[in-house]
Amino acid sequence: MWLSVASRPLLTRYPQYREVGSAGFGLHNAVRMVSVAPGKVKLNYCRTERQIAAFTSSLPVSECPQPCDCEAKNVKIKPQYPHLTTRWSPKLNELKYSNSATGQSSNHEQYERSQKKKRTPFGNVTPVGVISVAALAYCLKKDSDLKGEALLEAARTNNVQEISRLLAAGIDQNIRHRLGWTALMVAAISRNHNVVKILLAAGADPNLGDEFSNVYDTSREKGIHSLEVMVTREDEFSNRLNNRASFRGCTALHYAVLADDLRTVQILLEAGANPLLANEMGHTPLMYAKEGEMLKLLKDWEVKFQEVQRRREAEERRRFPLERRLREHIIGQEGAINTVAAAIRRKENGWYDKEHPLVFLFLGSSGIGKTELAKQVARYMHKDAKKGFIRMDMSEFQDKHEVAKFIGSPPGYVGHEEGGQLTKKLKQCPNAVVLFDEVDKAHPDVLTVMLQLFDEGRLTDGKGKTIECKDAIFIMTSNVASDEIAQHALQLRQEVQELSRRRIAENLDDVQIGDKITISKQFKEKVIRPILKAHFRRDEFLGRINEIVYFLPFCHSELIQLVNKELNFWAKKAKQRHNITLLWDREVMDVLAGGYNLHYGARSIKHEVERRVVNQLAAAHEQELLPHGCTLRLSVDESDRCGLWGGGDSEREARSPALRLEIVGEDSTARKLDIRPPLIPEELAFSL
Ligand SMILES: Nc1ncnc2c1ncn2[C@@H]1O[C@H](COP(=O)(O)OP(=O)(O)OP(=O)(O)O)[C@@H](O)[C@H]1O
Repeated sequence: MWLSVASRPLLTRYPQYREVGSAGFGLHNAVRMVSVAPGKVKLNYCRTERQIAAFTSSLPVSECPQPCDCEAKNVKIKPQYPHLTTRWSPKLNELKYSNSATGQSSNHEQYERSQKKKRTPFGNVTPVGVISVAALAYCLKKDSDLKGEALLEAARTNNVQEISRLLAAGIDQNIRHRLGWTALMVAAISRNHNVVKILLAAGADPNLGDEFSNVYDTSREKGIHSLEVMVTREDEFSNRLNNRASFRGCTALHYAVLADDLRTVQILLEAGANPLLANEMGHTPLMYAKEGEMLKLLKDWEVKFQEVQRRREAEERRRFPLERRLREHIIGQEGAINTVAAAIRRKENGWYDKEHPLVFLFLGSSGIGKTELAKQVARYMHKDAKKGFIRMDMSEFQDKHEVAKFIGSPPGYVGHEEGGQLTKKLKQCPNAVVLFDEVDKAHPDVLTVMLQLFDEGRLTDGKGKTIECKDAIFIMTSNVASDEIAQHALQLRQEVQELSRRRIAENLDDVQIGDKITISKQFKEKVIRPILKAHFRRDEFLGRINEIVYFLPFCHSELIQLVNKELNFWAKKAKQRHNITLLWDREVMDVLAGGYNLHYGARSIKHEVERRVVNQLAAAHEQELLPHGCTLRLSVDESDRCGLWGGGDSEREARSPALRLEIVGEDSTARKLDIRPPLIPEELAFSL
């Protein structure tokens, strides 16, 4: 006699199995013990839905090879996990006997009774059509889930026929187990190279990474008891792996190497598996290979892949130059973008001094794109890897003793074990893009450490360990001389506009002078350098900077682009969150661009949009004036200059026309929304 242990929902799905007892198992569901009807079917120990489904589909009830008597008292437990049995087996038996002793009805009988009750003519008032559609959708989804589980199980058990059958039935070859792995990964760890071949031929992606990290993290993420996660991983993936190690990001190739299966490794590599892909721990498959043929094979393929990757990247750079990528995120700042992109191109193509890292100093006022450009460079160099961008706020290193915080304290000092903020991060990614924000605030001793870093391309931490970082890119930002730069840029712009006006007046052809201006060499040498020298007090520090990059205040057309970007951001939010379409007139952008403040840069535009547009939207929403799915138009109300929705806190505000929010009907007629302004404190007191 055999029995199955299944969770409660399964009993309702497979009513042919009769429950003979139940027990708390420590897993998230109460566990049911069910037996089959006498002489009908032989069941193995089943824990999951898939196991029952797979079993019942592979072994029809009528073909039971071992007819058996199904008395509860004859039930024997056949667990796969003896260490778990001690916890639940006594309880299970206890319940089994108490059930039979008291003559309690089984769950199956209760289920049957409840079903009969539901089938009474007047009991069910839900429309039949709705139920049928929902039931059909549920069944289709369940069916595909079950097939997915069956594919994973067939990959594990080397059931080639079943794999072919399921793939022919249209099941997704890249389907994932609910805990994160794919059939190809299961086949690879199980050394089933025939299954690997079939899956690859069917289009399985060899470069997908496992989403399973380790038992405890996965348990937390998925909200499943860690014991169940552990048992499932061992049962349905492999029981030869360390439970504590992290496997997130491991590809089928990682698993084939872990299983020490040379043949599968070869098949995967030939099918396009990338040996350079690292898992979450930063390990490539090569790092798990044993000495010998496998190691040699992987090394050869790594070299091949590096060459292909290098060629592909060079081609990509040609087709889509860095300047263009940066312009997608940065508005204006043409000079800065061109200078940075040119330096990076020199580096990428080997036209640079390999002994020194690349060092930039970004100068300009606040909110003008210095940090944003540094971020975009990091994104370009390191894709989206977080550790590829290190940001150090240098205002935290203003005192002499804070050098220790920067690179770590020497032995015997407090915090020696912790290490330094910079050294710790650089160790993780020695070729990172490092941003030293507000470098002018750093203590001179910190600057001395930075000089060593820029000069030698290496840094020694408090523990005496040296980190080589010649491939890193260092970007310092500073607001020093920002007023001078802004004034100079404004003056240049005025001159350009004046020239442009004159040419229009004189009717000359080339009136398209545009807004582009260039800071002169003379200004850099005569004005900026002396200010920097006075500030940093060291020629050698300035001498180690490859490029000083100037960020200029925005011109009108750039401000319009910034406003447009901001309004688009909110329009997207309005659509996503409330299904509201937000439109605006061109004049609205001019009015909002008027909120630009030289000292706050693009941040002042963000604030202006929030104060004058988003505040109105929020108030209208609160007052329930915005029907779901409506269309709103923002326009300028020249007749109203009171600036209710702008805060009215400045002269400019009082002069600036108000922005009106209208609701657009289906016939395209617009109706102004009557939004009540928030109560000011005096009104509040009066109303109370
Ligand atoms: N040129 C620009 N193009 C697009 N967005 C910009 C630009 N400049 C600034 N921003 C936006 O304004 C915000 C602040 O910009 P950023 O952090 O780059 O300023 P910053 O120049 O580094 O100023 P600070 O010296 O105050 O740090 C960011 O959200 C950024 O996206």
